[in-house]
Amino acid sequence: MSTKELCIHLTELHAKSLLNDNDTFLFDCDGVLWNFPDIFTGAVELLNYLTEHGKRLFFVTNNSTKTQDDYAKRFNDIGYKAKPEQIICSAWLTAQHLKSINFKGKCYVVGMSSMKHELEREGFQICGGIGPDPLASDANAIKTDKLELDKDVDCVISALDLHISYIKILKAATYLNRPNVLFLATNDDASLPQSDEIVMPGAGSILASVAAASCRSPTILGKPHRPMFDAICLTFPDVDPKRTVMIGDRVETDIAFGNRQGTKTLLVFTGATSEKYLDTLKQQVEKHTTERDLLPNFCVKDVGQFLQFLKSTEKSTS
Ligand SMILES: O=C(O)[C@H](O)[C@H](O)COP(=O)(O)O
Ligand SMILES: [Mg+2]
Repeated sequence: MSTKELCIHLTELHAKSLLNDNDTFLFDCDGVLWNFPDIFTGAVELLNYLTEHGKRLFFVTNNSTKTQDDYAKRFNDIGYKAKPEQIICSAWLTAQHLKSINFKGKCYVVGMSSMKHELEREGFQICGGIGPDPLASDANAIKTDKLELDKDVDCVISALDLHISYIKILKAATYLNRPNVLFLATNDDASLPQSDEIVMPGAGSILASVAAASCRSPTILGKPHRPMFDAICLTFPDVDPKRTVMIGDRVETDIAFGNRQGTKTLLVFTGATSEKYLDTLKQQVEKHTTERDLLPNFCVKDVGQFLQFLKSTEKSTS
């Protein structure tokens, strides 16, 4: 497919064919539906519109700071009746992955309490790394046996951790110094899509510290990697990638994820990817200096404009 057939600015006609030719819509969350805590205009209405038109919706989020139930509650609070099985969040996915490999050990998790909740809900043992480390402000801790390292740790999991500290990176890297210890990461997003003034380091920033210190590379479970799609197909085996649309804001995760699974892809400009950056990427693909799977089939200003196109085609055909 030539780049001329990619990054097409969505029109009413394209919106109509996306609606008529597809049964399943996969939505990324941060940067597509909201920039926490602000919900984008038209986001909830779009979810209800697609549901009312018989479409199946799933929410595939790399965000590891909330549980499946947290997301289901949030969706219900904002006016969309989501069921937990529609929510494929990276904390829940990590627990499913450990189940799928029949993991039996103990985990040191660098992350938020949502990780502890989802892992313990499936019966996995956690030994620290959640919340502020009591030794974080003790400069002498690293020279003493205060570290209380657990000899039974078999897995280190790196997630988004707003309480990250030198001591946590030290503990994670020390555990990973044991060759048999499994190294997992929820995702490697560089940042959280936020307003221009500030840059909020994402899970990828935390992961980079742990990976550098340990000289180890993790298995990354979130987008653009396949496990999220596998998790959907496990419960809904009739989901057909050819009749599925992935809607995202970050080309390196969401769009690459959709392209690799063979879905159609729609990029919105309310999150991590600007129109200017997309144009640069397109030129790089034409010069074969970057991967084609970063380019979306379609792009649109925001989910509100996608909804507007869908509704206007309804008027023109009624
Ligand atoms: O981990 C991160 O950096 C953030 O959670 C990031 O925002 C991913 O969330 P998503 O866009 O996949 O909902
Ligand atoms: Mg996003």
